[in-house]
Amino acid sequence: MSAAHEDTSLEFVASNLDILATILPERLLKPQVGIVCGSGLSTLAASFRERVEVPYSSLKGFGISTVHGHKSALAFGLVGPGDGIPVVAMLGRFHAYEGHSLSTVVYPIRVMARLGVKNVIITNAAGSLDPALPVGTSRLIVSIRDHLALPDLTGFNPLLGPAKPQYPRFLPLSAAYSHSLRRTVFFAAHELGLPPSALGEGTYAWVSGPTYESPAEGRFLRAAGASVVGMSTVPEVLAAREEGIEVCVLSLVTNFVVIPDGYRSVREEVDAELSGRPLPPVPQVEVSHEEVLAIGKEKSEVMRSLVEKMIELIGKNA
Ligand SMILES: O=P(O)(O)O[C@@H]1C[C@H](O)[C@@H](CO)O1
Ligand SMILES: Nc1nc2[nH]cnc2c(=O)[nH]1
Repeated sequence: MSAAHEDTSLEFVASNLDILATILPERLLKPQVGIVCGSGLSTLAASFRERVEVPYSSLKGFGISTVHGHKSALAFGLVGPGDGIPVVAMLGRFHAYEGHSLSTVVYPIRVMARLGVKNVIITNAAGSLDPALPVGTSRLIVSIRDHLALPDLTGFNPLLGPAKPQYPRFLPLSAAYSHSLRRTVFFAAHELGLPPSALGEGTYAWVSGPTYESPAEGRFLRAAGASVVGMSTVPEVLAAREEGIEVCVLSLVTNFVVIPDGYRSVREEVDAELSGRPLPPVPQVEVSHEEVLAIGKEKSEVMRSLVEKMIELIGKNA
């Protein structure tokens, strides 16, 4: 896997704008809000009005998403009351673990920027590193306030490469996650009547995948301050910030990575058994992508109503 030293795809952006202009009606051509649909979350675009789907294969510079639960198309449409707000959603994203270069991973964000997107809502499915963020019960969605990206810190950063005059060379990340949009998430949840326990705040750890974390890796990320872990999102956040787009990230917590009391010495276990006082079994977790997709499907309605309400509030505040 190579980092994004050569970003040749940018030259295609202009032709994509021409292609889209021939497909889309005028009112859909200038989306204000972009959405990235995480694993199992393509239904976020299900209720767009006047929806037009454009397959990635009919555009230039796009890859094809190979992960189950990710389509490969942009969906354009209108959301919210009245005339509605024009939006665009990525139905399917690219992950570095699929073999895509990081410049391909972030390319759709760059296209969104050229279309005029000012705010992006990036969603993902993530594992919980925090026993206080229970899975499948109450606090299912985490509004991301910060990230921990070991790949970025160790030479696998999507912004590596020659300086480009249109972008800052040294992008600050101290306020990468828009304070204003983070407030909007909680106002939206309040307007929808979601219980306070349905929405948390936390730090997203980006790992390359495709393996899920070993218990020690989960504990390491937790000890380093992350609340959830996933295999996407951060490259898109960096590109969006470089493009001057305001960013909101919502993680759907689909599974546990770190389980309380998950570790026990086998020696202790055998000794207890030999002394006739066997210990109770230790709970085990083994995550699977099927489980991730199933939770995504089950909970996508909550995520969809939250995203739609946010778009409505963004429109009101514009
Ligand atoms: O695209 P996202 O980040 O939602 O997908 C997550 C991370 C992996 O791609 C996959 C693992 O189940 O789900
Ligand atoms: N890295 C990682 N990504 C995920 N996406 C959904 N669940 C997980 C997880 O447990 N770990």
